[in-house]
Amino acid sequence: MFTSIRQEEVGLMLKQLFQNCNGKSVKVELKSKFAELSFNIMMRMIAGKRYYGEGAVDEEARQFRDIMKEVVELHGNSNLGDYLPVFRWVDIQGVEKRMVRLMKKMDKFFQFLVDDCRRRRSVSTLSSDLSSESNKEGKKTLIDVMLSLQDKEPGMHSDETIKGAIMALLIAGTESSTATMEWAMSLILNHQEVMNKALAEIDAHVGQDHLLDEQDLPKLNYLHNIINETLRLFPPVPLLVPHESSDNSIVCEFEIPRGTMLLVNLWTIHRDPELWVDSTKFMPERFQGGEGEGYKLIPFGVGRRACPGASLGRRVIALTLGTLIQSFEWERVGKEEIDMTEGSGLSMPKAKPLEALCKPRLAITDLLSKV
Ligand code: HEM
Repeated sequence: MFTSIRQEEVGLMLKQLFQNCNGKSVKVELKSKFAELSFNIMMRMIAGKRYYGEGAVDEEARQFRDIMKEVVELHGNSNLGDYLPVFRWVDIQGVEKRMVRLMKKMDKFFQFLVDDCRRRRSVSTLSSDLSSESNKEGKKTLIDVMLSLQDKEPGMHSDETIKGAIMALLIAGTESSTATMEWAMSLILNHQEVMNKALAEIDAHVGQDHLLDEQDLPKLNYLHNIINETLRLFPPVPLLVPHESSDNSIVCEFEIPRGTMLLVNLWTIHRDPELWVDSTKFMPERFQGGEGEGYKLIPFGVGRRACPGASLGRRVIALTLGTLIQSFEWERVGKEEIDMTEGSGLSMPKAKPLEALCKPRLAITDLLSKV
């Protein structure tokens, strides 16, 4: 249902890059491009709104951007009290106070989005234009759908639930995809042979007469292998989220009492030399031979609480990377390799935001100029 939104947003990012280049090779900072893309896609699906880039200049957009900037900053902070309970009662870093303040701002903003959608729906019902129970995108958004459910079962789908869903999607679904795209581009810039192979696959299966779209994705196995290999080496949720044992159990001879907080160190599993050949080497080809089978590669978790956004995330990442590789020639800014140091933060971001040189591919210039 939202394919056109994703493609439009990727198209707008290409257009901006193409215009910046003006036919030449120019330096771009990619982390913020990926972050803006992820937020725009998510907010258009949630509320039919776009808060970054061209046209997003009003007070509402500014407020959203300020709130999200603070969310990302706070995510990057560890709270001492989570690890050393002695600090819990003093909130020595003031993290909890900032979180409470931020939560209030976020709640007010999300309530505005819900009320705005509610008002639009009542106007469209009054004008008995039932088909326009959608926003100006002409599509029902997540909030539209949840408000329809609220009409049927108000107790089950309160405003609180809707705001919770908005927050979960924004927090779980943007940073993770942004980080994966940044790591993937960094890895292929350090491995030009991988970039060339991916480009050859795209030229062979997509061609040069249209920009890659979501329907092309199932044909691009090597591109998916690059994404799997990136998620193996740089999983954006390296410890999953904390789980709790619902009963006493024994795992690998360890007795785990009921109610224990359990963290799965998938970063270590993904780099375990007993499980992977040349475990720290970036080698997308390993997935051609089925090396990733079983429960060795679990970047989205497994079981009932595994990531419900896995296929959406994979789709956005593949569409973005594939189109960038198809449309531009990419190079490192200097001779030295891209620094792959991991920064701190919940989604294991790159310590230094990625910069690269980008130049429109001659064969695709015509297509790009029409975006
Ligand atoms: C590369 C992209 C992504 C990665 C690597 C990722 C990874 C994860 C992981 C590891 C978990 C925790 C699973 C567990 O503890 O067992 C999770 C949970 C979750 N993810 Fe994702 N995710 C990604 C994208 C997304 C997207 C795009 C969305 C939303 C549209 C999303 C929504 C969620 C939600 C709502 C949860 C909580 C599920 C629950 O607790 O039941 N994720 N994700």
